[in-house]
Amino acid sequence: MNKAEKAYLILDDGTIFQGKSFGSDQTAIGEVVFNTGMTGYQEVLTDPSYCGQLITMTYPLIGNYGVNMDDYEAIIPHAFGFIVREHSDYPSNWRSEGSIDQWLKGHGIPGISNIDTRMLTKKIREQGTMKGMIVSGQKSDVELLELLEELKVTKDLKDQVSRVSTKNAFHCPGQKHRVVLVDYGCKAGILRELTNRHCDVRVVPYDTTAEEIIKLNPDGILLSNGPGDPKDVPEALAMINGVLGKIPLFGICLGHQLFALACGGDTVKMKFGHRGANHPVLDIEADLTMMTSQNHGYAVNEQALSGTRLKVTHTAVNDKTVEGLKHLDHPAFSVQFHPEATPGPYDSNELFDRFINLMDQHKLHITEQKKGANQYA
Ligand SMILES: NC(=O)CC[C@H](N)C(=O)O
Repeated sequence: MNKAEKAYLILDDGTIFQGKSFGSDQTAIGEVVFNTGMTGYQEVLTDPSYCGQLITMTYPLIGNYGVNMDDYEAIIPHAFGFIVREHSDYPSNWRSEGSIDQWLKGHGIPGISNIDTRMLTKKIREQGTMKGMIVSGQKSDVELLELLEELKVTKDLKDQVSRVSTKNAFHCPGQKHRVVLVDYGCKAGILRELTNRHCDVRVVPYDTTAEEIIKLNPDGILLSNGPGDPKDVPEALAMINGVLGKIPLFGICLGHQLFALACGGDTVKMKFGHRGANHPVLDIEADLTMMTSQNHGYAVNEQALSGTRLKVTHTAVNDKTVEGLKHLDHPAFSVQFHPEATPGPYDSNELFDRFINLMDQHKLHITEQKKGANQYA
């Protein structure tokens, strides 16, 4: 390993890993999280929910099928850094259009390889997610200690949603249901599921108000996924309360957490979160377990739901955390996992059809609803 290729991963508990630099040689600080998916690294790196994070893949060989023009969840990668055991410089796949190294270089995102990702993952599982820094180039012990000090005093990011949300509203025309998609850091997969169902989609910035949304006269509102702590997006709560009961709502991941907060619930930070493509979830009503794609570090606190009109519809099989909610009085539901998959299994894809049905049902029964009949409980 020559000097220029050296890189370090510094954790704020004082652990220093030595590895090899790939991608950009810029320094990055972020929350170190692990993802257990065996494939899907391009979707993971471009998912805006990872903004502010340094992602460790537990699968040991990354990059072997390259990167392509189709598997983007956003135009650019939003993760702050990438940590792997080994990366492949010679991708081999008919869809490949370049190597992960070149691609990360092009986007200014640092990677570090030759890391004992098993040890790192165990550490995160035991101690919880922690702040880390990827820095490249040969460093002396004194320099490394200085960097550790710098890392320790670096404040956590709070503005991830405003960084990744669209600045201007845009329109994807369609013939059927009119949907407003509130972009907290929306994955392309969600937009694709709506347009595949011929929805007419207006994508709006995260701070769009209820009045502005109601003016667009949508049949339904989808609250997207997004990065960071849901409590950092207070703008969303007034908007959700302003449309709840008037327009059917579907929340995904951050959208689910914001829906819970707006309805009087609470969220908590998890020790190390759920990130991967094979998280089993129980659909309580159907008594059915499905495999889901997940990426979250916060969860809805089940105890805090007792005073609300929210009902838990889904739970995580592994740790029993809340994975889905529905409102008992209004046409609104949400899930913590990703029915759009990308990457991951499509077991829960029918939730988009459920949203379409909810919009149809709301249109048909709007008169009865005005009379007071409760059809959503
Ligand atoms: N994918 C998401 O929307 C993640 C939601 C939130 N940022 C969390 O980590 O829990």
